[in-house]
Amino acid sequence: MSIRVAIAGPRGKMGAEAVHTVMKHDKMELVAVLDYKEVGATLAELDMFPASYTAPIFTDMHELVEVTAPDVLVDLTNPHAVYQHTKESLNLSVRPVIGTTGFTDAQLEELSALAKEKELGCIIAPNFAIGAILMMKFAKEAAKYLPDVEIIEMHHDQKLDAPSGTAVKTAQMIQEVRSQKAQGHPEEKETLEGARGADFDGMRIHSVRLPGLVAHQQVLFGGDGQLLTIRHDSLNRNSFMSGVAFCVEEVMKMDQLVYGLENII
Ligand SMILES: NC(=O)c1ccc[n+]([C@@H]2O[C@H](COP(=O)([O-])OP(=O)(O)OC[C@H]3O[C@@H](n4cnc5c(N)ncnc54)[C@H](O)[C@@H]3O)[C@@H](O)[C@H]2O)c1
Ligand SMILES: O=C(O)C1=N[C@H](C(=O)O)CCC1
Repeated sequence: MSIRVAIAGPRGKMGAEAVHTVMKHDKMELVAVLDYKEVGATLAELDMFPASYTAPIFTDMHELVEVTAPDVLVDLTNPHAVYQHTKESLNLSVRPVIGTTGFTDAQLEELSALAKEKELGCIIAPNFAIGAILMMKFAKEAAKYLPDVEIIEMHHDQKLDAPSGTAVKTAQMIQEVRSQKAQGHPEEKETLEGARGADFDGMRIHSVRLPGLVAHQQVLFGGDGQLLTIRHDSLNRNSFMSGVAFCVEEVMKMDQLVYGLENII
């Protein structure tokens, strides 16, 4: 039986790719999409999709669920909308697969408790690309031996959140194994605010935003007379799509929230 999928943010860069991915998948059916404004009755009315894409467009999640009964909601919207979408989806017994970044720790905790209470699978994946997951796992391993680390994440200039969800997740994974330390000179002073980047438990995170970039990250480790750089580049958004499809299938087998694909691959 096919998995009934709804996608929030279908006109976005990621959402549009996800629409094509689900439409091409032989075990999935795109039953609806969620937009935030009236843009037509079905995807076929939008210039960007072919006439065969007949999934209806809703602006209200309750109505979407009532009319089309999806199993999974894939959210690729923005940091302002995603928390509410995830909560509503769980409350309506639809399993969320969330690619949107920008959650606070408190929001993640609350959603985790809600998923547990509802006994529903929920995946929050700051990065769907397998190479990025490996980069984070390798960085966690390296940090056991080289605790001086700085993260440089580089994204396109339309990105709303900084640092990226991937950079935060990388820092959290490193934090699990790294003995706490403040890096750099104890008396260092910024003569221009922000010059040393964001401070995550003593680690520094630097965010670059430029047109032409997609999603890139370097994790730099310094040691005596040596430097280790672990780097990942997403060159297009297709790099994320096998991860999206994997999550839609996996979330159907789960009964709790998982934050990060490294926990299920
Ligand atoms: N997890 C990953 O691997 C991964 C990869 C790329 C991007 N992202 C994240 O996915 C999100 C989307 O990225 P993008 O580059 O596609 O952005 P985008 O700006 O191109 O698309 C976002 C879309 O969401 C729509 N939207 C905004 N508010 C909405 C709402 N309330 N309801 C429904 N739709 C709404 C917008 O109209 C837009 O079409 C971002 O948070 C980004 O960080 C995650
Ligand atoms: O394009 C974006 O925005 C991306 N966001 C994610 C993040 O914040 O880590 C993943 C990579 C692309």
